[in-house]
Amino acid sequence: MSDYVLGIDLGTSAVKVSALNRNGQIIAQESADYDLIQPGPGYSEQNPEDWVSGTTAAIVRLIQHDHLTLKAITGISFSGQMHGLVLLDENNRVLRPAILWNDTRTTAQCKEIETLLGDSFIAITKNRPLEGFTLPKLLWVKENEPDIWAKAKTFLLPKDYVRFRMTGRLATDYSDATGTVLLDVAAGTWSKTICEKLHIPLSLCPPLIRSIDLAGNVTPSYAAFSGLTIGTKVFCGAADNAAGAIGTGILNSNRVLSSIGTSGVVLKYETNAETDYHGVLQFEDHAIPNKFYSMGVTLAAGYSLSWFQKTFAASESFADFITNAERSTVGANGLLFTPYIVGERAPYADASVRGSFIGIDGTHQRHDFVRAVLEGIIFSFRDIFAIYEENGSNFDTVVSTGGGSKSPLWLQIQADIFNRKVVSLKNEQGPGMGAAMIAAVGMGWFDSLQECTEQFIHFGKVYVPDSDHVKKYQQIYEIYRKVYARTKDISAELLNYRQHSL
Ligand SMILES: Nc1ncnc2c1ncn2[C@@H]1O[C@H](COP(=O)(O)OP(=O)(O)O)[C@@H](O)[C@H]1O
Ligand SMILES: O=C(CO)[C@@H](O)[C@H](O)COP(=O)(O)O
Repeated sequence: MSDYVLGIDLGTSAVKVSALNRNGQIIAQESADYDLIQPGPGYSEQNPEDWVSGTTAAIVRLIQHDHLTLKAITGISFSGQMHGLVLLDENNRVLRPAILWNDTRTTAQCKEIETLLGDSFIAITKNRPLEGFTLPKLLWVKENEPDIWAKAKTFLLPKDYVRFRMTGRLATDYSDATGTVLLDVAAGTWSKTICEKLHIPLSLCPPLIRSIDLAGNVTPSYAAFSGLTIGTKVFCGAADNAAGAIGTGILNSNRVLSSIGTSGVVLKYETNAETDYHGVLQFEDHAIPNKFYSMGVTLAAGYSLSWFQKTFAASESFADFITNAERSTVGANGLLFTPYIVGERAPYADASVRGSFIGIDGTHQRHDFVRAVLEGIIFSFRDIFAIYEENGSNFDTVVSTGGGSKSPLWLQIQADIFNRKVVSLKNEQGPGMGAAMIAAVGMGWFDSLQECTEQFIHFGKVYVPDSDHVKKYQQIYEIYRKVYARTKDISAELLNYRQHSL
């Protein structure tokens, strides 16, 4: 009997569970969707119970539909959407819906942190306090929901809650811990200085373990709930972007990762802990001990496209809807889109900016709008490339992952806008693959994640830049770059109107 590991990718739109054998072949995959709760502009929450039931439903389907043998599922690990705040009481019960990475309600708390800690904050955490991160969310609950705050005993990140429900053990790993901006990165411990200055009990922070460490076995109660056996080992796992970097083989500096999930990410492997992007890019602990990565995040990448499809083409399949864009031209017949529809994180840390279509003409058709959305998202990634270039980095290959990499048209647009070759994976599930690789190394199938890469990662088609398209996109990108500065005040005024006058 061959044995399998499960890689659980707890995304924002869905949880995807992949079963892999020792050769790195994907034997079966199942997923379950869940909703975002958006009670107002800037708010984004999810119910942690939905993550647990979605994950369990996908596992049950692997057992019942895909006929995986129970005893053959030997190890499990996770890739989890980052930064989300899950607050637990003294009985480890969830106190309120999780506040997610794309929730931007915490501008006042970020200012407070900057005022109290100044430059020392970046020195400790390697990041600026931005709305999406966990620490400002803790402060928001403390200031706005004192009754809930009084009951809070522990916080967890999203994947940690699902793992807690499987194993009964509270913990997080270093890659998710840096994303809280409460970790003293150099010391590898929760920062006493930050906790003391902000009056956050250090005891709220969960125990830290490494991504490949064993968190525990499946408990008898979760075994009864899911059908798994108590022999299955559960390993800690990593932040989705760390897991995505592992699952796409970003283990040196001449490749970058381009991920189009709900968010968009351009990510680079960093070997030097002293690298400093002054908080414009995020700097995070990797799932590989003592290694790091930097990244720039577009808050609404795949989300911009999904929003457009749901709003204007709900009856069409996603694949048909995207194929429509082929009827437009490079540059969408002169129509530009900026994807700031929930605010932005990089390169513009601005919770009040909103998206725009610029240059709408009476001749434009729906396919031009779809193409403009696809292109605008990639222009926002191009902004991150510009920061890396300004810092002296160069790369010849971009590895593309996430739901957006299912579209050949979008992969070609990436190659043409980045002016670099773009490589797809045989399976678009980079973070899920990374999670499975963590479980495989945890199980001792390989000595290191690097060694596992050789066996598990299989690249697919390579998309090469078309020189004519590259020239056109360079021209349009120069126009795109001007849109933020010229629209930010107008969109902030409109947001203010929505928040206070409607
Ligand atoms: N067939 C497709 N072609 C291109 N993009 C797609 C397709 N299906 C879904 N997407 C995009 O993928 C995004 C979801 O990607 P995924 O990596 O699953 O996200 P998450 O990890 O945040 O749940 C959607 O927002 C959508 O824009
Ligand atoms: O906020 C970030 C990274 O800092 C996001 O990348 C989240 O980690 C969510 O990822 P997806 O659901 O889009 O994969």
